[in-house]
Amino acid sequence: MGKTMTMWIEWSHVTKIYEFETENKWARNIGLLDFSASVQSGITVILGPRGAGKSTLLKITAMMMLPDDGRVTFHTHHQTMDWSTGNVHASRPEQLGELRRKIGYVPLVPRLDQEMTVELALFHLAQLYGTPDPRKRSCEMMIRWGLAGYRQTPLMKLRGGVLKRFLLAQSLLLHPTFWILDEPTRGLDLLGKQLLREELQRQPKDRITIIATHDMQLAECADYLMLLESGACRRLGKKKLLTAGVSEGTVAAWYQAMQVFSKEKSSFKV
Ligand SMILES: Nc1ncnc2c1ncn2[C@@H]1O[C@H](COP(=O)(O)OP(=O)(O)OP(=O)(O)O)[C@@H](O)[C@H]1O
Repeated sequence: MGKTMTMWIEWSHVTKIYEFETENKWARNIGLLDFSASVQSGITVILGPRGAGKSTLLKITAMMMLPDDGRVTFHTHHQTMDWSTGNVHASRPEQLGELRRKIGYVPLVPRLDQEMTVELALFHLAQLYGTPDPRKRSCEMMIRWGLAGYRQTPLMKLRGGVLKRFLLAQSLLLHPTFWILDEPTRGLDLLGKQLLREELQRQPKDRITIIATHDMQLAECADYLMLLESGACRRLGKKKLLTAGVSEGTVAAWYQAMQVFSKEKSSFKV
């Protein structure tokens, strides 16, 4: 992508290999393999088959996981900050804390295990990250995401659409510069889908939003599309340009065309 942009995230040679024991042997799965790409302000939707590495990429970008190799660089108007194994050792902890506060993350989790209530959890998070007037902000988010009726519910009791709305609310508490969403519509109810759509439509001009999804309706909100396969970036570009090349002009049609192309490529023998 061009260098005229003022805010962007750049992944350089990011690699993550999962090693695990199975039947008394060590096995390895590729999470990401030498992944390099960059995205700028706007909404980037990441598509790819199951196991392509979407969640791994999002976890690393949300600073929930360190890459084995490579780095993620966050460029804002004023600063450039790196997330890499080397940087964890080299940085002052407050620098990484400052970067963490700029990131809102919606993980793909079936449930939470905390006993804290919805109201207290949102207030605590707002306070912990130094939000001005944490009481007001946490109440605003509770009302905005239709959680007022669940204010006294412990997080561990939240399920389905309500859990997802809580995760969305907490991810937006700090007005994130980088908003990272893993399958946000999976399990989300109608109210949540409507609120998510509204949030995406009025997102601040500078915000970098990255969404991994299999939901082709949601994918239509993209400014940019990324296709991830086997831990690497296969395609990245403006949605308008990529979908203009397929007859229906939709993301679903483009994705299908890319999959057919992939299958043909892998069956082609030299
Ligand atoms: N904790 C783990 N231990 C071992 N392997 C893992 C672990 N987490 C992910 N993997 C493997 O890493 C690869 C990438 O997984 P990842 O969850 O990032 O893919 P994904 O594109 O998000 O898949 P999906 O669309 O199914 O959510 C897969 O082969 C997966 O099985």
